[in-house]
Amino acid sequence: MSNKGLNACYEFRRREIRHVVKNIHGKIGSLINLSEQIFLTTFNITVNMLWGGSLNGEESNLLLEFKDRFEEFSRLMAELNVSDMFPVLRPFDLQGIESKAKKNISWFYEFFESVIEQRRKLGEGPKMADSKDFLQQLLELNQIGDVKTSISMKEIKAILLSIVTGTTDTTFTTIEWAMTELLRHPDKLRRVVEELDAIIGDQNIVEEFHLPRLLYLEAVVKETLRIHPPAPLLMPHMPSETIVVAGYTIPKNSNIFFNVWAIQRDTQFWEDPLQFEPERFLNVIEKRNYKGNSFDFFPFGSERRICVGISIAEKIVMLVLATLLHCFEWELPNGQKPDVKEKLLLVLSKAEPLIVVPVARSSNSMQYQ
Ligand code: HEM
Repeated sequence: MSNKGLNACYEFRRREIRHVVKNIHGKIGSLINLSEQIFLTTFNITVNMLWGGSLNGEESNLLLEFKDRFEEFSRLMAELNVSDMFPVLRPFDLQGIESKAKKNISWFYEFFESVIEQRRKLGEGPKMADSKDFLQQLLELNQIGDVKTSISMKEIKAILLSIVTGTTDTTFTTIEWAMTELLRHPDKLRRVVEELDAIIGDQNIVEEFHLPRLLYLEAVVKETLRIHPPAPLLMPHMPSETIVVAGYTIPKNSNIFFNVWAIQRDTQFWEDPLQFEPERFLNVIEKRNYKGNSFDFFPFGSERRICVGISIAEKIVMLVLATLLHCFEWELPNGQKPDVKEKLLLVLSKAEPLIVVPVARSSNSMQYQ
């Protein structure tokens, strides 16, 4: 999505953020599963931008089913499959991984079919400033007679699935880890809140135009992506020719994984690498950006296959985090620190959900009602 398109759908992001603040506000003082709230928000922001819809209220059961199915699908994708080692066994699907994955994909595709059907009945759908939403653009590509540029309905569903999953899970897990690290490091949390109070104040809500001025929060997000990169091995890469790199021969068509998780924790590049220290990004902002031009920090990959969603990811992560921290203080049950146990499915996420008690920063959170 172009910058113009991204800005055009800001209203959708804003609406979802207000919705989550209202939701959490209703639970002040009680234990909540913050991970679930963050997932709900990132999912709804994504689908809002794609087709102007969201799943709230009674429909949130459907959202939770989506989350469960997606988790199962991720687990299946991450499971060791003997057919990958012995392709001759593939037709037998000995562990049933392929058939279970296909069942999940059918469920996702049926879900998208109902969204498309609804769109067909309603016409063009909500307008974002002067541009059409993403689903409308895909449907128009489907109508084109030219075989070279036209896309099939199956391709539309596959694109929707990869964007919903690629956006929701990566941004969700980044926000969850950032909140976890801040709750483990009260001094860093205090610095974020001081910055928010200085730049946003208590009479305004966080808006996207504030984000470029939140330099400490940006450093927090970078430090989170350094220690907890959502895609720790990036995507598999495959050279089209045999090449020699640093004296090692890499045969054509081999599967190559870059262990960015290990590189970003390597003492050769990082002092005290296991320490959560956002300050390290304040001094070298020019060098350590998301462009993948520094091979000690590249959570979005690099070069030709670099993530295409960097700008949108930055906006979602910063906006949600800034809002959660501007509106509420967060207490932990029995004063315990949240743990940092990881689980690797399609993304590297927190093994246990973040369970916390929201406390209103009164004047701030009222601005969002
Ligand atoms: C914090 C959030 C995100 C992280 C950490 C992340 C990370 C990555 C990584 C590591 C890759 C593979 C790069 C490589 O192997 O060299 C990738 C690819 C991709 N990402 Fe993201 N991503 C994020 C958010 C998003 C969002 C919001 C979108 C939605 C538009 C998106 C869409 C994609 C697509 C389409 C690709 C495949 C690009 C290609 O193969 O050419 N990502 N991402």
